[in-house]
Amino acid sequence: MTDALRYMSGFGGHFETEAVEGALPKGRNSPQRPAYGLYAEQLSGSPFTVPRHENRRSWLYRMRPTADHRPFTRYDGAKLFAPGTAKESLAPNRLRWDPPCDLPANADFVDGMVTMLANRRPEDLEGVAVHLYRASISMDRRVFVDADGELLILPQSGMLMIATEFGRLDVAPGSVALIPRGVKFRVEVEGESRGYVAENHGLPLRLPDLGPIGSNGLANPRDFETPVAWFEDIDDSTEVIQKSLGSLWTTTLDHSPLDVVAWHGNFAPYRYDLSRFNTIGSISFDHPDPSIFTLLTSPSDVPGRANADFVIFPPRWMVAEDTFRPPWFHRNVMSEAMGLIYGAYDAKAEGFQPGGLSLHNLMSGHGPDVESWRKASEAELKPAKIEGTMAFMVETCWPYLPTQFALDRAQPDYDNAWTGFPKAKLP
Ligand SMILES: O=C(O)Cc1cc(O)ccc1O
Ligand SMILES: [Fe+2]
Repeated sequence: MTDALRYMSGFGGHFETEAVEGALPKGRNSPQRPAYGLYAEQLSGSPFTVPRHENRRSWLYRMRPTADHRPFTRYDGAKLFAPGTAKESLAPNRLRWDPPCDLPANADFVDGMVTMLANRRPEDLEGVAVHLYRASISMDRRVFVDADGELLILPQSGMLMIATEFGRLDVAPGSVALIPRGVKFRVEVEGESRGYVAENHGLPLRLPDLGPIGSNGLANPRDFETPVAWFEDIDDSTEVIQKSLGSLWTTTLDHSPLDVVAWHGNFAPYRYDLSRFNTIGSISFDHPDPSIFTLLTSPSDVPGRANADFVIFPPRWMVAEDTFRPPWFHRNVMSEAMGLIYGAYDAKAEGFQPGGLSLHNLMSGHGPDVESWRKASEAELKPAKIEGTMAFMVETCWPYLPTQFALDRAQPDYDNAWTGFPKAKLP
């Protein structure tokens, strides 16, 4: 697809990179005349005045300023992308989906996006949406930009090459990519590709605090990879599709906006290989809260209550003694959307497939299905390795609402996962 792409290592670092020698100004951001007639442009990912550790911005040196564009008009395609959630009141049922067999065919990444779950409104600057995509063709002479939030892209099948204003990332199933709010990008595929996208309207995802875990563990900063500067010099019409305030808009430029020759700053795309996650769990007894598996978190205004936690369930050893080892039965004030990239999830013996989705909204009783419960209750508790699996959860304090597309396709019999438990026998 492309030559080996180059990356810089670290999470939230202050990077600098130039694709043409001398393009990046030294010692200042906005010289009177940037080199080669480039335009200096600041992209702010946080308000100017937030504390330093929350401050995110990058300076881009580009061939034309972003400001040079004609008015946007409504985009007619991608009818299933951000259509609004279902109108009817949502019953407090657990919901689960097989991978939908009717995701858009012959579509690119934008037209192949299908929103399943959402909460809040993008203009609240809080909340998260969960989309599925099916991309069969590469985006051709068009780019996408999301003003409503950052996009965490999780390929489930098919490799993606994502060309962004900051550089190019290749992302295979088992890795994830993060495109910050407001960054333009194009997705290229090599045949049919499917996956998930979590769109975060709130504070940018960051690494969780580690508390008593200490200074290493879970996702380590050095394993995040940000692309080096790359640009294309194309004087040909390029469509820009922008998601803004929950709707899709289009305008056409007479050039490619992926024309950033150099940049510096700490607001940039990155990718992360999920196999690098240093999974930590119980080495004594009991199954810890799943927060131990948090890879990235977007805080809300309430300390400890996430706007969105991105949590993964990777291969791991289970050694806890006198313990029911799979996820326990529970009811949660947070709302849990789960997907599966490959393998099987230890709480669900069947019905939760790679590419599928489940929703356990606030206070809904869930946990192991009957078969998983029986197996785990009867298992001999020798050390056992859960292998060949990668499930994930987007857990949020804002209850999710499904779209009509999602409601119409929910498994009709999901409740059966929990029927047939034998009643406890009292002495
Ligand atoms: O519901 C789920 O499967 C997710 C989950 C996993 C776990 O290990 C503990 C709690 C929890 O909600
Ligand atoms: Fe749960």
